[in-house]
Amino acid sequence: MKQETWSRIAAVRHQSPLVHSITNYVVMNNTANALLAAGASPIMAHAHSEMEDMVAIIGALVVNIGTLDEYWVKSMELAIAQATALGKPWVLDPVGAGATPYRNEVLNKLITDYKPSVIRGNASEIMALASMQGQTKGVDSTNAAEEAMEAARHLQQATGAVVCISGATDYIVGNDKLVALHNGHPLMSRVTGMGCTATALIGAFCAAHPTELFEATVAAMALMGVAGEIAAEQAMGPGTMQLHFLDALYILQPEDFIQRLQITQQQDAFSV
Ligand SMILES: Nc1ncnc2c1ncn2[C@@H]1O[C@H](COP(=O)(O)OP(=O)(O)O)[C@@H](O)[C@H]1O
Ligand SMILES: Cc1ncsc1CCOP(=O)(O)O
Ligand SMILES: [Mg+2]
Repeated sequence: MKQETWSRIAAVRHQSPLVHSITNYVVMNNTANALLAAGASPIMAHAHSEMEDMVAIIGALVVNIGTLDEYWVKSMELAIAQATALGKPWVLDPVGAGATPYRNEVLNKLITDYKPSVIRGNASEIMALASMQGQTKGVDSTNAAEEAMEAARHLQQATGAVVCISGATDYIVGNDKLVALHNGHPLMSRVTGMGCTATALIGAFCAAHPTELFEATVAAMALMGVAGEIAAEQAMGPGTMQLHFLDALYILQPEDFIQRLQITQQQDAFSV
């Protein structure tokens, strides 16, 4: 399992897949640099006139609603429609789900009209998305991790997407599959765009493994966690954390990765 996960990281380095992100202003630079450091190739574009042509040449599409507006939402729909028509994976980052009615309306439409291949969000975003898809049970519980797990299960079933809840432990939920990753460091949440970076890397891994989206998502999140942990050992605070994180993505070797990776899996997501 650990060796197989490393082989997916090596495949991204080897293939250097082109990842198209329609993402927010805050994280464009972080995520483009992280994709490059992991061996992938980033492109960011949102002009309506080039969406179809752009999606025709990419390996995967990442849609991040962080700083959405009406023009960009149309860009997202054009790009997603083309990705769907061409059978290319697209990954959704529902930044701020639940924060405003507009955000919720857009997310609900994207999820309902165009099924994402993978959804990655933090616990509260996954819970907000699940409630939009008809889940009403459990959303007010004080146990965030458990609640988000129920929500992720619901969301996975409602959409067919692989669902990743990120946090101190990352959970990846597929159809009857569940993996938990226990790497990472609290300092990661002190750097903006770490979640968006995780989603961008999932895009790269899905591009390199388009028929194994669950495993691709696990590998991307495993890389995030291990690189985050290594970076935190070197960092003095959030500023140097950002720099060391990029370096860790770039220099990571299989021995260190396999030694550090903390992964647990259950075949049946419904037994947790
Ligand atoms: N307390 C923590 N301990 C370990 N890793 C963390 C912690 N908080 C966040 N991470 C990691 O940081 C990355 C971003 O996750 P998260 O903070 O949940 O996303 P977002 O920025 O979208 O809220 C993930 O790779 C996650 O594993
Ligand atoms: C602060 C902020 N505001 C709109 S998008 C964004 C970045 C969010 O990035 P992440 O969820 O990865 O921390
Ligand atoms: Mg986020």
